[in-house]
Amino acid sequence: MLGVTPPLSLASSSQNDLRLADELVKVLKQQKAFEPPEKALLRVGFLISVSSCCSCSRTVLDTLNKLTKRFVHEVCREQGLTEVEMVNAKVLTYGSYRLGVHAEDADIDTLCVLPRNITRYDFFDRMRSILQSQPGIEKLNAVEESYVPVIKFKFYNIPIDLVCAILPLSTIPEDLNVNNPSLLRFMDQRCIRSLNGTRVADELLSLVPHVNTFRTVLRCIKLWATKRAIYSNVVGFLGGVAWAILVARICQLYPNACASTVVSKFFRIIAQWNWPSPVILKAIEEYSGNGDVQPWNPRMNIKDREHRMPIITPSYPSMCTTHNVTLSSMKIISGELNMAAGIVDRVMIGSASWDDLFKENIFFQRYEHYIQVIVSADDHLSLIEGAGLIESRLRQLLMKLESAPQVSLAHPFIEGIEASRRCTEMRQVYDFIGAKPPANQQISNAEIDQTFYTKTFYIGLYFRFDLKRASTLNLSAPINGFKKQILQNDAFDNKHLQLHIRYLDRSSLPQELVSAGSATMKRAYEDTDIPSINTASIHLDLNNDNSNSNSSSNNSESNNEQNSRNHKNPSSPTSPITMNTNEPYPYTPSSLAGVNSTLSVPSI
Ligand SMILES: Nc1ncnc2c1ncn2[C@@H]1O[C@H](COP(=O)(O)OP(=O)(O)OP(=O)(O)O)[C@@H](O)[C@H]1O
Ligand SMILES: [Mg+2]
Repeated sequence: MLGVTPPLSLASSSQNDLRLADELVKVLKQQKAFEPPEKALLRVGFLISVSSCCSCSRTVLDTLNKLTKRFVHEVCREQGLTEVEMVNAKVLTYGSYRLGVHAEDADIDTLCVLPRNITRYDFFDRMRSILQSQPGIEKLNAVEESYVPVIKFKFYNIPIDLVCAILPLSTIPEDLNVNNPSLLRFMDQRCIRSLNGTRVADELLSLVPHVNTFRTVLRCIKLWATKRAIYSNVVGFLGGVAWAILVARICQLYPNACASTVVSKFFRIIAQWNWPSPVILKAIEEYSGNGDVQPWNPRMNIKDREHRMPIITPSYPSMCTTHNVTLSSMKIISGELNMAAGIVDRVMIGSASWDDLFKENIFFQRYEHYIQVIVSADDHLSLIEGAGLIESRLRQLLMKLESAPQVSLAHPFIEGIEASRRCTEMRQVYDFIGAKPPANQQISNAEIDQTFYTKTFYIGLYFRFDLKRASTLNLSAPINGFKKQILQNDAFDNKHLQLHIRYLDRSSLPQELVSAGSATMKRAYEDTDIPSINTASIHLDLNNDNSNSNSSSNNSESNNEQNSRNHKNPSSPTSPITMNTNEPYPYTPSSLAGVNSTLSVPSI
C-alpha cells in the first residue's frame, strides 16, 4: 500500500474511462502540454550548433555538466590541490523536468552537486562568471539571498534555474545516490534545501502506483491550473511541486484507475479536502536532531500552524510547499476546483469535452477594479532584480489588502508583465512608469533619449459592497505600508528603481491584456501604452492616512493626493454600505464548504 491510508478503491477503470483517457492525451498534445521531440533533443542529447562563430556543438544539460566540472577544477587548482582531475562534480535535475512532465515552455531546474572544498561563494562568483562568458547564455541573474539561492538564466532560450549543494564528500561519484539520508548530516540548511528538489522528485515517483498515469494526470492538472491562472507558488497559488503532490495522493487512493478516472476524482476530493489537514504522501519523518532544519510540524512550530492548505513534501526534512497561500488565493483555488469538478463530471458522461476544462480564465475581464504595482528601472538588470524582490513580497501586499474590511478578494495575476520603451521626452517617462508628470512644463518637456523598463504586477479586487453607492474607499494604509517596506529594503536599489502603485478600473486596462488569456500573457510585450489613471471612475483613495513613504515615491504620492481630491464623493459619509449585487461573486463561499472527513490524513 502506498500512502498513509488504504486506497478508496482498487477497481480498474471502465472502457468509457479508458477511451476518455486516450482523448485526454490527444487534447494535452494539442495544447502543447508535452514537449515536442525536437526541443527535447535540444535539452538532453542532440547536437545543436552553438553559434555561427563557434565550431563546437553541445547540448544544454551536457554543457552545464561540463562547465560545472571545469569550474570545480579551476577552484581546486587555485587551492593548490594535486590530482585535480580526480575531483568530480556533476549536474542533476529536479522539478518537472526530473518528474518527466515538463511542458514546451517549462524551465529546467538544475542542481550543481559540489565537493566539500568548494564554497557557495565560489559558486556565485566563479561559476557565475563562467556562465556569463558562455555563448548561448543570456539574462543571467543570481539571487544569492533567497530561501533557495539560485542563478537564473536562459540557455538557448530555455529558462534554467541552477542551484548548488555542497556535499560532505571529497569528490562526487557519477552514480551518487542523493536519497541517502546520511549525506544531510554535515550539510548546511541552504544546501539541504537545494538538494531537496532532486530527492523530492525521486521520492514522488516512487510513491505513486503507476508513473505513467501520474504523469498524464499531472500534465492535465498543470495545464488546467495554468489556464485558470492559479499556477504560481510565489504569488500565493500552488506551484509545480504542490500540484504534483496533490496528484500523487489521488493516484495512491485509486491505484488501478486510468488517467481520466483519477482526474475526475482529483477535482472532487481536493475541492472537498478538510483543510488544514495536510496532504502527505507518507508519514512525516520526525526531527532527527541533526542540523537545524526541522520538518514541518504544526504541533511544535507555531509558524506551521498558519498554513491554510498544507501540502507537504515527502523527503526528509518534509516542507510545506504552500506557505504563500492567502485567504483570497484559497477561496480562488477552491472555487476553481469546484468549477472544474462540475466540468469533468460532464466530460465523464459525454456532455462536455476536455477542451472545456482548459478554457482560459480571463483575469483581466473578471474584475471591475485592479491595482497596478509598477516597478521601473533605467536598465534591464536592475529591473530583473527589483521585480524579483517585489514579486517575492507581493504576498505581503495581498495580505494587507485582504485584511481591509471592504476587500472581499485580492486576486494577483500569476506573473508580472514586462515592457520597455525608448523615451525621447521626460513626459513619456512619467507616463510609462506610472508616475504623475511634474507641474513644471519645462521639466516635463525636457528631451532625453533613453530606454526604460517596467514590470507590472496586477491585483484584481472584489469589494464587499457596491462602490458606486458607498463611501470613498481608503486603501492607503495597506498600499503605503507595503511601499514603505519595499523602499526601506536594502535590496531595492533606489538609484535605478522606482515603485508606483495605482488603481485602474477595467475600462482603463491596456487593451491587449483584456483580450488575451492568462496563458498567452506569458510573453513580454514591448512598447505598450499603460494608460494614465482614469480619473472619472476612481473611488479609491490610496493616500489618505498618516503613514509616509520614502521620498523616491513622491510622484506617485502627489498623484494619489490629486486623485483623492478629484474623487471626493459628496454623499459618501452617509452612503450606506451595501453588498455588491451588480457583479456575481466570482468564487462562491459555498466553494469552501464541504468536508470529507474520511479522506483526511492522520493527525500530526
Ligand atoms: N514552495 C516550495 N516548497 C518546496 N519546494 C519547492 C517549492 N517551490 C519549488 N520547490 C522545488 O523546486 C522545484 C522546481 O520548482 P518549479 O517552480 O520550477 O516547479 P516544477 O515542478 O519544476 O514545475 P514547472 O513545470 O512549473 O517548472 C520543485 O519541484 C520543488 O522541488
Ligand atoms: Mg521547473
